[in-house]
Amino acid sequence: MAVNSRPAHPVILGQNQYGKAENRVVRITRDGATHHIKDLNVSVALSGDMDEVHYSGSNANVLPTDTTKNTVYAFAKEHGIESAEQFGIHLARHFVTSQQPIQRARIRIEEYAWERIEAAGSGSGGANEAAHSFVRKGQETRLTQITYDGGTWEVVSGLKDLVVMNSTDSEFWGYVKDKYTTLPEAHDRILATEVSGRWRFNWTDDEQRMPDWEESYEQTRKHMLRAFAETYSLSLQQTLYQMGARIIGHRGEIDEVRFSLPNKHHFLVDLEPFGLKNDNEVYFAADRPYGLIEATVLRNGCEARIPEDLTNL
Ligand SMILES: O=c1[nH]c(=O)c2[nH]c(=O)[nH]c2[nH]1
Repeated sequence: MAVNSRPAHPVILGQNQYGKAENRVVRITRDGATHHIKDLNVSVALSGDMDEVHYSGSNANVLPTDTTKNTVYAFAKEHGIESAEQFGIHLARHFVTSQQPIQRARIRIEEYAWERIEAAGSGSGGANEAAHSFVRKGQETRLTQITYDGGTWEVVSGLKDLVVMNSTDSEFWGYVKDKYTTLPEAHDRILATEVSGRWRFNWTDDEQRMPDWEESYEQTRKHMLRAFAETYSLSLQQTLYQMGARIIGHRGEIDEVRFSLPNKHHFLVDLEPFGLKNDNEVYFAADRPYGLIEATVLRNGCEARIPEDLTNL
């Protein structure tokens, strides 16, 4: 028999930790019309005097993982997110100093960086940047498919994995409501998507002057991003059409554009239970399920040839 009161266990518990992993928190700071974003994936792992919950199931020392999640969101509101390090230090200190049984906190944070979308008319100085439109850092993948049957060429190019966000100028309301509809109407929401797009060139034979492919890609990407940034959006469908229409309108070498746009939902976190007001500042970035908005935008009179499912291209 062990000296302490607990009966000896034939099987001994080793290192253990628990907490809520991958809390996706987006914090918007509004400096007038200019918004700043911090986008983190925060994982909390706590350890300490946790033998009993494993051996007997007593939760007396257990701060729920749900509470650790709430703490992440409440701290984002109350203290802001100056840096991932500062935020992590703050959280770790809180868990260890406020809960007697917790002796160690490990906070892991991934940070997703965002750059402002360049606005129209900006020169090399970059002074002209969108106040609330962002593109996630880390390059997209550029794609192309060339088909040649000995007579006719078909070139379809595009991109995938280009993540963009507008932190305002997006609404969604006036939709059909049936007995299963619970979605509240939104008059100021975040609009974010991961663009997958393909565009078909009208260059089809060797007699025609070939487009400058590099220039075409840069300009198409630019027009697409500007349309995303500048459209006051009433739906992602409307934004999609504007992105395609702007490409068709500015790039004579392209006749058809198809987009597949997942609606990357950002839900306002309810901070009322902690006595905090969430003034469109702290969001939960959900990864699934997501709305998926897909459409082709065509030059009038042209044929639609890009397949419905872009993964087949
Ligand atoms: O832009 C949107 N389009 C929709 O069709 C839709 N449906 C939904 O629930 N949210 C949204 N947002």
